[in-house]
Amino acid sequence: MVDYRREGNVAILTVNNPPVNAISTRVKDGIYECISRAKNDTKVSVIVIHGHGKHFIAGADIHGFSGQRESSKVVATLPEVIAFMEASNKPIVAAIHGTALGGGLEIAMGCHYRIATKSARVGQPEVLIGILPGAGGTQRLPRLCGLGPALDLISTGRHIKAPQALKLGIIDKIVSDDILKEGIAFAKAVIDKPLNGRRISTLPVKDAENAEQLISAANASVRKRQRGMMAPIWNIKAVAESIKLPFDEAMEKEAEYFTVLVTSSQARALQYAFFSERLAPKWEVPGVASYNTVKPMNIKTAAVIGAGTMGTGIAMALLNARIPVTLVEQNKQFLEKGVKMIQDLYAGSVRLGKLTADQAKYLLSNLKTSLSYDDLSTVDCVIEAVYENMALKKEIFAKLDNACKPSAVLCSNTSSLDIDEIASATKRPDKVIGTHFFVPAYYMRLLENVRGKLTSPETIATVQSLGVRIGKIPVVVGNCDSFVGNRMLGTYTSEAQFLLEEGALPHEVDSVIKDFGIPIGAFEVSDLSGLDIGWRIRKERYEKLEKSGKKHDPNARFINGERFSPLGDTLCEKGRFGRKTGMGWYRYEKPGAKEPFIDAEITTLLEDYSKKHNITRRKISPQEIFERCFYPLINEGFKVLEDGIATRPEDIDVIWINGYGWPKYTGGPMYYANQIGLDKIYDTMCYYYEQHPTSSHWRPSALLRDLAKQQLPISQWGKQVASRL
Ligand SMILES: CC/C=C\C=C\CC(=O)SCCNC(=O)CCNC(=O)[C@H](O)C(C)(C)COP(=O)(O)OP(=O)(O)OC[C@H]1O[C@@H](n2cnc3c(N)ncnc32)[C@H](O)[C@@H]1OP(=O)(O)O
Repeated sequence: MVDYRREGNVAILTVNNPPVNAISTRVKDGIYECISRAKNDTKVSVIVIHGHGKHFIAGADIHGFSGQRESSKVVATLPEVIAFMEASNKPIVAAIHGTALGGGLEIAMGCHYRIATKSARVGQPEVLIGILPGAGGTQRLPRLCGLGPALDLISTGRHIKAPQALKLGIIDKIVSDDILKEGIAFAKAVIDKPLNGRRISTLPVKDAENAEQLISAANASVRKRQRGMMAPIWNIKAVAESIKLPFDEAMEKEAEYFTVLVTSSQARALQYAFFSERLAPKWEVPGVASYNTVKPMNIKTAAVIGAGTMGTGIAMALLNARIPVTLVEQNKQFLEKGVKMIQDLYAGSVRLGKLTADQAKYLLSNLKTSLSYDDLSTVDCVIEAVYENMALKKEIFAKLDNACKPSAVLCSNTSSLDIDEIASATKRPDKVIGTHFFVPAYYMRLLENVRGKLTSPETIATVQSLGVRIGKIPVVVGNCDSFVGNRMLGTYTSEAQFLLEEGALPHEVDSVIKDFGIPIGAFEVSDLSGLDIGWRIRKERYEKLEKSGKKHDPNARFINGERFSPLGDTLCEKGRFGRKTGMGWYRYEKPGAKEPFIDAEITTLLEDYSKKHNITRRKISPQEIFERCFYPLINEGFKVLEDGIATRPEDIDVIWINGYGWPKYTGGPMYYANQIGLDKIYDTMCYYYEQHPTSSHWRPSALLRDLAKQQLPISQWGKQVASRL
């Protein structure tokens, strides 16, 4: 795990624990033993520590925090090992490449010098997995780079690149990519230099005079940006101890706060989410194929059909990954508008310093435009992103099938439509797949890849690997109405409206949702995306019903025996489309304004509506609002597993965290359900099903019922799921 060798008077310690040199107990022990050996070896004058493979050290082994720790051969803890390194009278140089994160940066700060390659990144990302730097990071970093930058890095968990780390004083020098050679050369040059001033624990904290202001600004930022998360608050509290207490006493506080966090349910949930996000690309269709049995096609060029918000966002996601894109529209004006949108967004990134002008120019140079499918004969992959209309999508896929080479993969960015029906318009249904992006597509990390009945494993592998390449978290799901995310969302939006019929007001429902940690309420989001979108889809459905001889009554509260709320339609008929018209479920100062206000007109409308339908309005408790919004959503997740639409609960959680703003610190709806207790969820579902028998989303899932009896950890649900498929 840690190799020791000597070159002249330089001892070289190589940490070798693939894939990221995480600090397992054996790595920690290995470092301690090798440092002891070097200290005792009279031929050694200086020590270099570096990492084998792609990283220096990416932090403690996260598996170890949930109790799967190996026993230790040496008594010293990681903070003690680092103190032992710092106390060494022989200089130690950390030679950093790849990343030095978490415990990795803490080890580097226990060294007397740090050098790094230009592309190396450093950071204290512990907060993102619900803990804090527990090996002196909260105390050494403010001494090294100042209180302000330390508070920022530790409370946000962000990584910074070597040039910025150099400016902040976290590293001493940027060197060439031959990191070991550079490390040895640097070490030889510092052999005789005194170590006074190089032991970070002995230094004063920089910017201590501004402590009060810096700490309250950090707390304010956390309250705004990381609402509901306990780790950022405790991280700031730990850093603040560096101002109040001597190093050793502050280290005791760090250890105390570390214990609070590492044993918290938020930390466990965040660590579950960390591994679930890394599991998602490793797709598996049970009994068919999986990521390690099929090779993806190499996508060298792509095309996007449709230059609206979605199409341009997808084009940018591809361009950002250096994939040349042809953007196709049927109308020159629309095409020009789309290109302008892309140019403006890149210009914005240049203004914000996220891209240089040259980088933006290069990315744009890979964008071609066309008004004809004839220009698509050589592309490897096409992503169609026109509006949701089956007839239109089928027409486009038939044309693409004729225009594209036989090996090209044809993707539809649909959020709900039947992939098999779209594929039926082509002679290559094996190469057709849904790629459901989320708005804005260049930013949102989720990609729901929807496999049809005939989609080939190679096509699945190809879009999964493309997803990773363009920086997304790709999740494979099956084909059904609205797939996984939107199917579960449907139960939540329906129930939110039923609550309005029975006595709640939009802001009361939204505040329960936001208090749980979802950043935006159900009615706020509906106003943001526009009520008219759902209305258009519903009107198509009413027309279809009418064609089949069933007259649609605009006041009907049931469709085919299923409870339905016509409230959304009523608002649209009044021109209340949401933010864009200055009124929806809320009122806005003017069309396009962002801040919602409670609208007395809506309160009256709801009261009149309830009276008209003989519903006695009542005060609905936050607890009932919570259960009615979230329990059917969770139950639908179990039905999704039962139907084989998702193959793993982790995938559902990844979808909700990354596509719908579900608070990551609760692990996602499936993990959260397990925390509440599946038996409790099941009993509550049964209770409400009795009260609301005309809402089938209250019918408890059979999988939920069976798992509720067994109380298994989520990692062991797989067998139950598989036995139903
Ligand atoms: C008393 C207590 C003392 C000290 C406490 C210290 C606290 C810590 O140090 S906590 C850990 C802090 N570090 C991190 O949070 C880093 C997490 N990792 C990453 O950010 C990334 O993995 C990366 C290092 C930037 C590399 O990214 P990428 O190249 O995209 O690869 P991934 O797919 O993310 O990861 C590859 C592979 O490695 C596994 N892995 C990564 N980091 C860890 C880790 N710290 N512990 C265990 N495993 C880790 C990851 O799960 C992947 O595994 P697969 O099996 O291949 O999916």
